[in-house]
Amino acid sequence: MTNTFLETVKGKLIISCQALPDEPLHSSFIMARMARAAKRAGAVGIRANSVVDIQAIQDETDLPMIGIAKTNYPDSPVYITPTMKEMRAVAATGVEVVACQVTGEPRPNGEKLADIVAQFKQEFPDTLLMADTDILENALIADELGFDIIGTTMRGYTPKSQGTNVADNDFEYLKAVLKQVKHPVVAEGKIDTPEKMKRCLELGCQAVVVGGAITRPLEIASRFIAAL
Ligand SMILES: CC(=O)N[C@H](C=O)[C@@H](O)[C@H](O)[C@H](O)COP(=O)(O)O
Repeated sequence: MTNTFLETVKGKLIISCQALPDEPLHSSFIMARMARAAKRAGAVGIRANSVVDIQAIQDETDLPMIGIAKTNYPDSPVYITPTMKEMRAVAATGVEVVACQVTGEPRPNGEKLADIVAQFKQEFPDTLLMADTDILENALIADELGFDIIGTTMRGYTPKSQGTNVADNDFEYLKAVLKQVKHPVVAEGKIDTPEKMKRCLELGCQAVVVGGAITRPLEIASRFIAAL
């Protein structure tokens, strides 16, 4: 089976439909309806968290997906699909891409990223791997390890990238990543306007993932309230 994800999403928008248990819209039903809206608007892919949400969205749309499983462990700050166990569970849903966090911090249970990548590629040769990175050093590590997609997802969310935003100085960071990695780059994280999305594509990203600015009403409403 050939995985056509990269060609399908090229130059286009992927919408992240996620709501954690403490968020107002936490519900697989609602996430599936978010995906329905995303598809109707013209999105070419969906990013989703948890096996149940992924399955509900698969029942609703035929769009290719980036799947993750956010899971907290007491011994590690890495939470996006952090161990082989979550990687397997997400891949088993049949998603086209499994994404996991690549931020340089120790993983739960002492698992090593290089081992996870090798194991995953052996078990799921048709599924693409996406790295959710925060700084250039980790983007380069992911690139070397053979991740198929380098994402900027964790930019601004880790101690080493705190206070930064992927859009700073006309996407200066994104430009550096694009220049230095071999694999396709997907811009993700705090891309909150159509103009920013277009700029990422102009700069050479394979695709853009937008989440909160489209699918998190609490976040959207709060921006309006903050302007009062
Ligand atoms: C840092 C982290 O945990 N990011 C998560 C990764 O899946 C999601 O909560 C984000 O919504 C997603 O990356 C899209 O980004 P934004 O919502 O900023 O457009």
